[in-house]
Amino acid sequence: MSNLQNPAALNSINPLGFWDGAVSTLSRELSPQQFKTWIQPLTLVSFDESEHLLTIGAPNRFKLDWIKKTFADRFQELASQYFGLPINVSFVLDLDMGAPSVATPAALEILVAEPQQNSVVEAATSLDEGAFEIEDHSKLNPNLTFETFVTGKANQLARAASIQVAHNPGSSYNPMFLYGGVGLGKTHLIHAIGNHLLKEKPNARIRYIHAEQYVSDVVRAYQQKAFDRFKRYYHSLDLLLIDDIQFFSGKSRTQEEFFYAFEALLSNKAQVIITSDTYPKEMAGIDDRLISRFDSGLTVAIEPPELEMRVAILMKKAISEGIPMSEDVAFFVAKHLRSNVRELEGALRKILAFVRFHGREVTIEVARAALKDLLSIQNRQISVENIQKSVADFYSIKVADMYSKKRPANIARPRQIAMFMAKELTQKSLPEIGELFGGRDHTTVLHAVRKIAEERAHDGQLNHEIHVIEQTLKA
Ligand SMILES: Nc1ncnc2c1ncn2[C@@H]1O[C@H](COP(=O)(O)OP(=O)(O)OP(=O)(O)O)[C@@H](O)[C@H]1O
Repeated sequence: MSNLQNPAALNSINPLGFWDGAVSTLSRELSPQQFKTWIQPLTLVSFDESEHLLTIGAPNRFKLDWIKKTFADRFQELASQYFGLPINVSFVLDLDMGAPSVATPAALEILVAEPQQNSVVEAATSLDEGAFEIEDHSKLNPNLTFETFVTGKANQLARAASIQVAHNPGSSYNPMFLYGGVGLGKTHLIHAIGNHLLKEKPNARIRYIHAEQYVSDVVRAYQQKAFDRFKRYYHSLDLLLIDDIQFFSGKSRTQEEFFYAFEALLSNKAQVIITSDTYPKEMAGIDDRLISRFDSGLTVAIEPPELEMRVAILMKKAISEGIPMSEDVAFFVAKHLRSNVRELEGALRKILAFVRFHGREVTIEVARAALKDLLSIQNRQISVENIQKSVADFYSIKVADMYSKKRPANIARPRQIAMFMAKELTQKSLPEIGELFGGRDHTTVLHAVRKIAEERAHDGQLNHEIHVIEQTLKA
């Protein structure tokens, strides 16, 4: 439809249309985990029609490097296809979101000035050991601090533990294992710890690394027979922050290397902080001895944000973008988007892009229009039947048990959870839900909804399970 043959026609194209199309194409091409990790956090920063240049923003340096390396060609292809002309795609660090006043230009300068060092081993082979000095290569994003982290019930424990570790690295909780669903602030918190320590001790040797990057470093070290350097570097850190360790699943050589690094660091009283999408014992494809190490310090969950916190996050981030959002608009968005902070940020970006492109004020109508696709996807996907199926899968029971009269606890409880989720996530009334659960009375549904809501408020494990099920519903 937009196969344009001349540059003038480019003007008639809305780059947001390209962006939505590209994102949805990639969501089909990649696994849900890859999509969430790499593509969802990206933003369309600008489109320069005269230069045929599309600029895409990544939220941190690691993601920026990885996207450039892995997805640049694909974006170029999609853009050229969409616009019908060769389009150049460039990638920048998008430091605007979430942390306005902190050194955006400086950070961009560092980015431009810094040679491309996609991995430690690459750096080790091309530069002398001095190149691993902490300030340049900690890979910390200076914007992710405790100050820019909005606190609420869902993350207060995780935040308190992180502050404690930031003040006493290596001595209080070691390792610290932070787990929770995607986009809930794990990466943010561990950067905050690193940034705090860096401020207190500018010479501390700190390194943030995404697990996927660590895996490719191991591969490279293996290929280049550079394990000595690799070990010397990792074993001598003061603080190692390793993100999304579930990516180690099934990678036994990486796990072995990490095991040695872990042991060396702990015996040096260096702090290790790990994040994952699930708690240690639930991790698949990870060696038992690593799992028991992960669980030997402090394991703390980060929960999905509650409504008020989602509102606070939206309002804070909107102000930092220079386009304040009223409380009623923030409530409207927060009520519809419940799963995680990254999703909220994505929604906010869409609203702000819409407002800028169309020169409108931020109103509920504008938010509804800007989020049209997002909202319809949510509404389409979440039906009581989907909930029953996802809950049954999660607890390994039969879908038929959702409507059966059986009452053993291993069936009754998932059924109550499914009823609770049906009330939370759909527009159905209590009698309608009762009907869909094998003709149960509405008071039975009400009882289940109240019971699970109450338990969820103080049972972190249950809250986590519900969140995981919600994620599968939206995947
Ligand atoms: N409480 C919060 N206050 C402010 N910003 C937040 C908060 N929680 C998350 N964010 C922001 O939401 C985005 C997603 O958070 P983050 O990358 O830390 O998620 P994550 O839990 O590491 O997810 P993943 O498992 O996908 O890596 C980031 O831009 C982060 O700054």
